Order: sequence, then C-alpha cells, then structure tokens
Amino acid sequence: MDLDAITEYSALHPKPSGLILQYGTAGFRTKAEHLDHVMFRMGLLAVLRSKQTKSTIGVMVTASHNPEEDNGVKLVDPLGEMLAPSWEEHATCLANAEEQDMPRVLMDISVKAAVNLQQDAFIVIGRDTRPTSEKLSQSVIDGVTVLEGQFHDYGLVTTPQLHYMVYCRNTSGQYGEATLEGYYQKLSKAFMELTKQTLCSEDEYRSLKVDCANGIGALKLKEMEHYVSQGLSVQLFNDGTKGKLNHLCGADFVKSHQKPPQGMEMKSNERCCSFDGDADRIVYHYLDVDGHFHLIDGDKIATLISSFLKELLLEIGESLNIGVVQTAYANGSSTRYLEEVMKVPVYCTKTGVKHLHHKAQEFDIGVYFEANGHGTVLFSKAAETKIRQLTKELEDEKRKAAAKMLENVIDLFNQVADRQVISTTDAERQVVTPPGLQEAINDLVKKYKLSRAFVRPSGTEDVVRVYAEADSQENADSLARAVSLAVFQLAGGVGETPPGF
Ligand SMILES: CC(=O)N[C@H]1[C@@H](OP(=O)(O)O)O[C@H](CO)[C@@H](O)[C@@H]1O
Ligand SMILES: [Mg+2]
Repeated sequence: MDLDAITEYSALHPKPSGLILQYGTAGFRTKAEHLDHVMFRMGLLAVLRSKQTKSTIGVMVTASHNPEEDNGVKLVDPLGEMLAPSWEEHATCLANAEEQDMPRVLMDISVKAAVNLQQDAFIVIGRDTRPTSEKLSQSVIDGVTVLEGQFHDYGLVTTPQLHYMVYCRNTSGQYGEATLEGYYQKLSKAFMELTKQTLCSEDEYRSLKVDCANGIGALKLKEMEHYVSQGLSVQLFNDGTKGKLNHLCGADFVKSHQKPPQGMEMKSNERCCSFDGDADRIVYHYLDVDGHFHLIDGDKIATLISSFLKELLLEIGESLNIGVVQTAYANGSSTRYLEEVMKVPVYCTKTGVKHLHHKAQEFDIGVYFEANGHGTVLFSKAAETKIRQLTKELEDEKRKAAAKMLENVIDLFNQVADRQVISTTDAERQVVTPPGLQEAINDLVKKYKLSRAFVRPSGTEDVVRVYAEADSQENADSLARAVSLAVFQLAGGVGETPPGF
C-alpha cells in the first residue's frame, strides 16, 4: 500500500473536520456537499473488501428516496448482498477518521480483516440521476485507482441492476450476463413466459402506468420497454424531464401519504405503480369506481406472492417450506392474515433489506417485503434445483405447467439484493432508552382498539420515525400524535413541539 500516494490523493478529497457519519440502514446518506471524502474512502474500502473476498465488489452512489440535495453510497458484497456487518463498522471508522489518521486506519482495517494486499481487486460502480452523483462517483473511482484496483463504471443504473452485475461477475456469468442487455434479456424472458401462462390476457390487464419518481427508473424502464412490449404496455410519468426527484411523487411519498403521486393522471381501475429514486422499491395503486385510492404496498405484495407460490406448490405436490419476513412497519392485519388464514409462518426483523434478506435465506422459499415496497423472493439452491428438475421430469401436464411457472418466478425475481438517544430491541418494536418512553407508549396504545405503535431512529435521515396503527384513520393519527409528543418530551425534542396531523 503506497501510503504517501493515499495521503496525497486524500488531500484532494478532504474530510471536513469533526464531521461524524454512520454506515446506516442503507449505507451513508447526508447532504451531498458533505460526501466527497466518504466517496473517496469507500473507493479505498471497496478495494480492500474485493481483495479480501477475492471477488468483485459493487459501489452504488445514490440516496434512494431522500431529497434531491442528499446523496449517499452503499457497498455491494460478492453475492449481490448488502455489505457484511463487520465491514459496515470498518466503513464507519474509515469515513470518520480525521485526515491525518486516515492512512493508518486504512492499514488497521487491512490487518484486522487479514486482507492480502497482493491480491487483485475489481470494483463495479453505478449511480443514480442526482445532479451530484456523477462527480461523487468520480471520487469513488479516485479511491479505487489510488489502491490500484481495476474497475468498470456502469454509469447510470438502478440499484437492483448494480446488484445484478456484481452477482453475475462473481458467478462467472452463470446467473446472467453482466451487461444491461443481459439484465433485460433475463428478466423479460422469464416475465414473458410467465405471463403467457396466466389466464388474463385482456388488454386492460397488460397496461401499467408507472410513476418513476423523477429518477433513474424512468431511463431504465424506457430501455427495457421494448423487451416486454408484447406482454406489457407501460406509460411513464414523472420521468425526470420536469419535476424534482422524489418530490410529491415516488414510492415513499405514495406510501407515507397514502395518496396518488402528483404528475400522474389516474382513471378508475387503471393499474398504476410507483418506484423510488433508485428504483429498488415498488408499490402498486389504483382508484376504484368511486374514485377512492387503494394502495398495494409491500405487505399486500408479499401476501399475493406467497398465496400464488403456495398454490403452485400444491399443484406440483411438493412440500417446500415458505416463510414470510416483515418488519415492524408491516400492518398488523397483514401479519394476522398471513399467519391465520394463509398458515404461513411470519418473522419480524429490524428495518432494512439486509436484515430481511438474511432471515429469508433460512427457508426453501423466503418471501420478504418491507411495507414500503423493498423486497423479493429467495429460493434456496436446493429448492431451485428441485423445481428445475421437476420441469423436466413431471409427466402430468398440469403439474409440469406449475413447475414451469415456478421456474420462471425464480428467473424473474432478481434475487440479489440500505437519533441515537433512542435505542430499541425486539426487531425495533420496543424502546430500551430513554427510560420511561416504552411505558408511555404502552399506556397510549391501550387507549385504542387494534392498535400498535413504535418509534426508532431512522438510519437514512436525521429524524425519529413514529409508527402508529389503529382501528380508524382518525384514531391512528391521534395515537401517532400522542406518541410523537411522548418522544418529544422524553427523548429531548428540540424546536417546536410536534404538530397535529
Ligand atoms: C420506515 C421506512 O420506510 N424506512 C426505510 C428507510 O430507513 P430508515 O432507517 O427508516 O430511514 O430507508 C431504508 C432504505 O431505503 C429502507 O430500507 C427502510 O425501510
Ligand atoms: Mg431505494
């Protein structure tokens, strides 16, 4: 490691002294102007991780659903998964080292993690459409280059696309070809075959209006459109030509405000959906005949997918186990429905895809979704092999067709995978500190029917998130208000007291 060169280049990406950031739910996120040094250093760290794992590592420059002024970075591990927790700690240490200490901290990490510095390194880089992303990804490249890592810059890609590239490269192309063309080919082929097998072929079911949050999803869906045009006609809105990223539109807005995005014309019963800024979330929505808005969020998507999968498994007569993984944000009635009606075991993990993904790997088929629309279905290697074998061996036509559908589902899901006074336990559903806050929440929850509430510090924004549900909108709002007030009083709130809703 050429420490002089590192010191020299690092001075071109200086750390504002005293700035402390944490590798949170989905990497580092904050105002873009504070991130140049973090990007450079994540380029360095990605090289160490690549040498240690002897694999390609991904670096994605994005702040997903955050406002346009923010930016962020997350590292992608060899199998397309989120960075391992011990390396999140290394990332935090490296990002926070003062300028003069940085080369030493980098050395310490390479010693602690037993990195063979002679090993080659290869990094793939992607970015979203934020105005600051291009320059910041150049800083990542500077970090990679100074440690003599090789790299490929994919430029503008969605987060799932970058995860896909990493996985393809580390499985020598077995999962697919590590190009955008390869990505579109693989997904569209599975999608077209699966839709061919379904019953509803009328045109109205084949059109979809897509709110692209004024982000990268618009560019990439335009590229993908013609691969699927025989099975699906898409109409793009909020494609970034006018509006601001994630502003009054996109999956996060639609989910948290429970209303249609601006900039999209919706008529009764039209099928609509929204992406977030880096297109790794999707929620569906529609207006009914009376013009009422309905949201098909991650909870509902998980329920629909698991019932579909259960039916197919029944058809082929295989008893592969299915598990559904949710977070504390899942609506209580979706959990009850899955457990009591569908008889599917449901598990709750901490917020963030990495936690859900990890748990979902324990099943033959693991379905995981955050309520906000992040999610996928994972098939264990054994389940995948079994299903692929059945498509060849089964003689009964109906059973064979069901096995083929399952095989297409496997290929369609991209199976690879983003305040501190408040601390929590029990998958973030119970507050530990500050003292008294959990008791206050318990007392408030008791006042409402079918109610739940919890609070936790966000890992992507400088806020404390308050969740509340109850038997009516009015009661849920009122409970949320009361809990916010308790947080404000017991957790040292600053500024104005939380407003009414
Ligand atoms: C309540 C909520 O929606 N939280 C989001 C949000 O995390 P926070 O740690 O809550 O800021 O951003 C994450 C990354 O996009 C996403 O995984 C997570 O679900
Ligand atoms: Mg996102």
